Amino acid sequence: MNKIEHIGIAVADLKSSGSLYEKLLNTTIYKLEEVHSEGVKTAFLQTGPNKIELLEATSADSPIAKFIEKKGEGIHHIAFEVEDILAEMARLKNEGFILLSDEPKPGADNKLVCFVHPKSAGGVLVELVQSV
Ligand SMILES: CC[C@H](C(=O)O)C(=O)SCCNC(=O)CCNC(=O)[C@H](O)C(C)(C)COP(=O)(O)OP(=O)(O)OC[C@H]1O[C@@H](n2cnc3c(N)ncnc32)[C@H](O)[C@@H]1OP(=O)(O)O
Ligand SMILES: [Co+2]
Repeated sequence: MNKIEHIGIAVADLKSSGSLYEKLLNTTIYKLEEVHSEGVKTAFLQTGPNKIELLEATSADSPIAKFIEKKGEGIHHIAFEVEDILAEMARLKNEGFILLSDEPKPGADNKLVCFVHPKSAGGVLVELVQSV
């Protein structure tokens, strides 16, 4: 795990939350992207070396919709940058962590991603991110 690649924040409305975070961080959204496979549309903001990913659900069965229904808006996951996602997945599996997919899957912002179940990561949804 090299560094925190982004913090994922679940929001009910990308447009209004996007404006809020632009004001808060004194920066502008640099990318809007829908990830159909995840049932999300995302907005990315960069502040210094840090990346914020705002996520709005695009369907009722989206993980984001379920999260907001249960916990309201807020921090959803922490994404860590990895050099070799397959090696990192094998290492974590070997260490007893629960991975939410057997293979990496396409993420937003030109990444390959995989998630670790929060139940095995101290209550935090962790995302592994490798640049494509
Ligand atoms: C890939 C595009 C983009 C990118 O960066 O490139 C993204 O980041 S997409 C982000 C959205 N996609 C995902 O989150 C995929 C991984 N998530 C999942 O597979 C599910 O959300 C899962 C398995 C974490 C939970 O789904 P489930 O159907 O089991 O929902 P429950 O509400 O029943 O949750 C079970 C249990 O886990 C707790 N939980 C759920 N979400 C989170 C979370 N984000 N952080 C911490 N804990 C979470 C939930 O509270 C339940 O615990 P319990 O004690 O039973 O209440
Ligand atoms: Co993410």
